[in-house]
Amino acid sequence: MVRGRISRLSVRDVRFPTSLEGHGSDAMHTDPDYSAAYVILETDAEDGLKGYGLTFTLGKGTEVVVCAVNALAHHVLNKDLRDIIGDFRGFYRQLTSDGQLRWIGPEKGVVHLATAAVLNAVWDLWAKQEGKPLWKLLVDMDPRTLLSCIDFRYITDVLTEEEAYEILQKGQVGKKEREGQMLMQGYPAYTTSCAWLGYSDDKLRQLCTEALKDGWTRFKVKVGADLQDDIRRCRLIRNMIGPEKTLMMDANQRWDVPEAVQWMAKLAEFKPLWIEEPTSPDDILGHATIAKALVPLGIGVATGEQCHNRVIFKQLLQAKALQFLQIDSCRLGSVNENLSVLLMAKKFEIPVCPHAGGVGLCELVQHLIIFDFISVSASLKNRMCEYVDHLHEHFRYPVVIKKASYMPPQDAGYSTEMKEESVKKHQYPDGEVWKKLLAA
Ligand SMILES: C[C@H](O)[C@@H](O)[C@@H](O)[C@H](O)C(=O)O
Ligand SMILES: [Mg+2]
Repeated sequence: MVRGRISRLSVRDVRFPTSLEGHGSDAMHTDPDYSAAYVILETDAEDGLKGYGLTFTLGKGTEVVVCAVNALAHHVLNKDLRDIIGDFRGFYRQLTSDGQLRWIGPEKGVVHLATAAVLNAVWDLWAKQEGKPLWKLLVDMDPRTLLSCIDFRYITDVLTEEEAYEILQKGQVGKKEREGQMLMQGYPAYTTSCAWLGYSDDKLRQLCTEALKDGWTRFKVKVGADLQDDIRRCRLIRNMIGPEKTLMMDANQRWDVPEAVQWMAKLAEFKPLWIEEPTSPDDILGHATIAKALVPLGIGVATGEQCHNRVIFKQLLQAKALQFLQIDSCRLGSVNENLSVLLMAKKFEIPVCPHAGGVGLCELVQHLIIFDFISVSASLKNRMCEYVDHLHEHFRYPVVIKKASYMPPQDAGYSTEMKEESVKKHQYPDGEVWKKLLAA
């Protein structure tokens, strides 16, 4: 049983200087410092358990999100955890419907990132109090309770609560076996870490060699800034991995719609499974046009890391604008909104391949996709979860990868907790790391 009144919310601006070595760089984010607005919830319960939550940001963006978290704090403070969870749908609505803050959203941008950080901390706390890793909390939850966490407003035209219930009921069949399968084999992953846009060819070669040795079979390469560079890099990586292994490409919103189609026609010879974020994340019909044009080339469209909310995902699905749906644990309104997207994807039979390129995103999203396999999709066909090999050492419960698969976390919670030492060192601007960098 959950317990305690939320007695304190603190939020910190934590940044890692990843841009110094080009980690995480792409055609639009050339100098990303992987960062997080990091929330800690404390309660008055005697167990002393805390809830940790974060949302992923880049550098300076963090200070804006930190402000938004503080602006939302009064919704959480002094609330009884039982009341939050007892009406989680209502609480989600309360946060996303704040009469003054929703004007700068609604359910998008900075306020929504802040909502995610706060709610991720609530879910972490809930799972910790139940003594279960989050994926297991979700897997064991009865379908009605699960659905009571979801705000169905704006999506009932494609998914009603009753339909969602049926999906979850069907998902009960074979659940035990699938859980066993996850515990034995883990959830298949792909790596993005070899081919960030700012990496030299030598570095790409070296990282690719290592990844192949470690058993990786699926690779993503950044494209979109310069066609000749893309051709050279894609050739290099395709030659290294051979014709059988899987290659994905990611343009991070660099192109106009016709440009995306023309550019991909030039890269088609390297046989990518998908092109990710070919154009603006808001351009649903543009994605549909690109998706249609790329069918003859055998290339799918993937998107989602910058999809504001369930409404955009709904329309992408309705418009047949994507073949691979990329949920994000920190962009959408936490587990609550991600659940609704997993269920819609199931209805439309579109595989979910989560986004995880950022600090902490692997730690969080593994829970959602493992739950998805056990209780919703029941399939691994065309499915894999992104993995990036950065900054896991700063987490108290870092991901465990075996044979290029995510092994289900065993510790209670949402794997969101960072090491206090790391937070202290990387806090902006007073942490040791930043003091040194700023002085230089
Ligand atoms: C700035 C970030 O590293 C992005 O490039 C990253 O999230 C990327 O789009 C991805 O798909 O992993
Ligand atoms: Mg991407």
